[in-house]
Amino acid sequence: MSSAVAAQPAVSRSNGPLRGRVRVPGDKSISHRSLLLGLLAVGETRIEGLLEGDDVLATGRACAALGATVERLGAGRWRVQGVGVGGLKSPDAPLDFGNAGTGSRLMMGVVGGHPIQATFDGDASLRSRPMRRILDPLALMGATVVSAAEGGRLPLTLKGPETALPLTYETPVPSAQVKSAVLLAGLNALGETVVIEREATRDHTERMLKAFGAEVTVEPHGAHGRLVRLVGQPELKPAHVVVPADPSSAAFPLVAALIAPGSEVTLEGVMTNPLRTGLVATLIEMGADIELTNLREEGGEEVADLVARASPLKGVDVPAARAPTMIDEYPVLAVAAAFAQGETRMRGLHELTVKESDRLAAVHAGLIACGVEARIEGEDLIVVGQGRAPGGGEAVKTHLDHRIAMSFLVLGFAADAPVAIDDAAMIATSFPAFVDLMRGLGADISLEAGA
Ligand SMILES: O=C(O)C1=C[C@@H](OP(=O)(O)O)[C@@H](O)[C@H](O)C1
Ligand SMILES: C=C(OP(=O)(O)O)C(=O)O
Repeated sequence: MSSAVAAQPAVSRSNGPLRGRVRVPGDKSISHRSLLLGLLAVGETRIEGLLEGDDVLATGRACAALGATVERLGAGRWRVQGVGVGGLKSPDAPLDFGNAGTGSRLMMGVVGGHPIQATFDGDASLRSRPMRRILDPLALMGATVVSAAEGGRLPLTLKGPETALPLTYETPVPSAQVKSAVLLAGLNALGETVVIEREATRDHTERMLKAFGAEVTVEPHGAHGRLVRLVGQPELKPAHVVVPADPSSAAFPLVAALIAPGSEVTLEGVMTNPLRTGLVATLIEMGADIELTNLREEGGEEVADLVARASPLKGVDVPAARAPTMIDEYPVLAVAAAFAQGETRMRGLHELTVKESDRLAAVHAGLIACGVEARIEGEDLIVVGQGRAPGGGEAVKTHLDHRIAMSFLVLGFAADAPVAIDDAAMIATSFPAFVDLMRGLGADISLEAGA
């Protein structure tokens, strides 16, 4: 298991308007997938704009342990010499995924489709997260769980079958990680693997598999769902991956600009894949002044420059069906909702309870600590916006969760009194440049001496 990183308390405070033009780092989902597909292609994959956060670096090390040569050529520029579908070896040591759900779960798909064995481990947060959602379909494809902690959790050892069976699988929860794990296992199955999802989730795996030469088709399914078919045992060809800026990271300076009076911030080249834009749609409904300019395509994804200006916001009702398109953005949406006038109800947040922390509980507790009225009703979070937030309470508990840490630092940029968080260290998992980038826009964040 990864050794615990020392906690890094931090404080943010209001410091006038935020202004400037920045590019947030590469998308985390696409970064993980570019390394994994690089491993599974035969030959040299080049990646530009890879997110060099701890989560993605752990995936890079795991790909190397399964036989790829993974090299850093410069800032965000990486080369992966892949061994091809069917060409993987069992790693010599446990794979340590740190805090990364995506890296560990997608790699379980890769291992579960190959005649190899690997042990997966991670930090206390990752050890607490459910893995049965991945292990169940992999078992149907022939994989065996050699050992696991209680409830099928990490640390666990997974053994893939001699020949993976193709599977038709309807995902029981809306999860791109489950869908992707089944498709990645299906790469080494004889025949066609089909994944059906009732609610469409981010489609980066499907798009990238096509770009690497796999035969993949996607059809609509039901009112909001999709059916994905993959033909097994392709020879994947290496690709040149250009990683667009991560909309889930852009969410933090975006909301900061909306709530800090007088701000105007431009975020360059942010991915606008419609399965990732639920937050922007919701903020616009709340009255946010967000302009999408310079719409273009980069690396097979739509991107735009987003211009966000401080705006009066109003409370809205966010339907549960929108959750898959903004699943990681609820913590920072809750912060925006605190500065709105009126109630914002975010519906159907059950999946938030199984992220790096129980985000439903952590966001609620953090808002209360900052003097914001909020309540949980069933699976809904209700924030009673007063157009301001007092701040100045006890340090917000972040529970090893990078998005809780960044969200409450953002709240502090516009609160009446400074906002303290107990630990900013996990921000390095997804957005290592966060503090510097926000300071560059004029934000006041201080890192305090550890406890
Ligand atoms: O596939 C991915 O890259 C991700 C899928 C989502 O998780 P779920 O599949 O659990 O919803 C999201 O929360 C995570 O940050 C990244
Ligand atoms: C849920 C997240 O990531 P993961 O599942 O990869 O840990 C996230 O980044 O918010």
